[in-house]
Amino acid sequence: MSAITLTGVDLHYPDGTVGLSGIDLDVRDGEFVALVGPSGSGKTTLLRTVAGFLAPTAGLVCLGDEVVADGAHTVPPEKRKLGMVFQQHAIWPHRSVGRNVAYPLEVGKVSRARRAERVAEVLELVGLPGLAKRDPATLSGGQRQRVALARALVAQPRALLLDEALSALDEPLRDRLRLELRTLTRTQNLTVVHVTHDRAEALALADRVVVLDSGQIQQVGTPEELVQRPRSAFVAKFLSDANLLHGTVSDNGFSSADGTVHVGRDRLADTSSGVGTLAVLPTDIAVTTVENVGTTQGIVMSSLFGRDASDVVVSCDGAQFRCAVRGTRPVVGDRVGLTIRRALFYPDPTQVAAPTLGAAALASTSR
Ligand SMILES: Nc1ncnc2c1ncn2[C@@H]1O[C@H](COP(=O)(O)OP(=O)(O)OP(=O)(O)O)[C@@H](O)[C@H]1O
Repeated sequence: MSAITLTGVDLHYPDGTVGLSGIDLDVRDGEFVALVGPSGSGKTTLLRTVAGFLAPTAGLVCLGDEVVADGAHTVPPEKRKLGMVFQQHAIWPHRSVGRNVAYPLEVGKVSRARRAERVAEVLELVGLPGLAKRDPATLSGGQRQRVALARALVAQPRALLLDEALSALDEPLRDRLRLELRTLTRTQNLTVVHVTHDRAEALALADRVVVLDSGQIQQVGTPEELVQRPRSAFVAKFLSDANLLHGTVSDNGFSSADGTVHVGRDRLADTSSGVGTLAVLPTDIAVTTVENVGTTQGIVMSSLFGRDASDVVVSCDGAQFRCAVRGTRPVVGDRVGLTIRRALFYPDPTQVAAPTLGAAALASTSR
């Protein structure tokens, strides 16, 4: 069964700003879903709508089979049985760790003995065994965030909502907590909705990632689907830093609008044609230091070391290509050859195909 379902959800703020528009989303029981998107795309609005801090102007929000908001009525946050963790650990300084964690149980009038038992259980779960009596002021940032997580989990919520919960932590602690969080949510079969600015974090943690823009869902999919088959040039650019080129696909392949780049038909991932946008992922460009005849040549403009692949920007006839280079890293000023191994084409539905440009006049990027 779906743990969280949003159907046709719109949310307009009182000043008329559209926070969410036509959101349809199903989060399955035990699933870890990450929400990503540019600043202002609606991630927090969506999370707060699920939590009950915001009421949709239209549409339905269901938790399990309970309708918690239907545009007219909304169940308040404290009655939704959800756990929340925010970026800034909201730990009360005047309460011990144990009493911080026990708070939801106190509100729920759970007996003192059962509270103590359950607090000990969740502190163990989040890696803070035996710390119930500690003053929160004596804890590190990472430990405080674990306390916040323990408090969110203590009353056995139907789902866990994380709003940039790891963002305030420094690496490598953040990395470690990320792994622990994934293990914990998996072993406990928790349903999680996680808002993050960090694309790598979303792709690493989530079963499915939701990409938002302008209050609308652009794509929902597994990390593999989103990276290998982004549904739009926007998703390819946002998640994978794709290079975008405007132009036309004809029988000969793609030709950029300015005539400087040609990509053979055999390199295009699908058979669409017409006017539109070509997206080339940095990992789909081969950079060679030897200038092979037939490859497009360019100059390295920047070259940043990366553990798996270096992030290299090459300028070719005025177009800049971001490339992921494995192995020897070229240096700024190097003349290199570029070959596009694969490209995705997104026809613009509002445009009719322009006449085919003379391919002979174009630089060849793929032969
Ligand atoms: N209280 C409010 N009143 C009016 N507009 C708002 C309010 N809160 C958010 N918005 C607007 O709603 C849209 C979505 O905002 P939201 O905070 O959900 O985006 P976000 O993706 O979480 O952004 P960020 O990554 O910067 O946190 C934005 O245009 C924002 O300016």
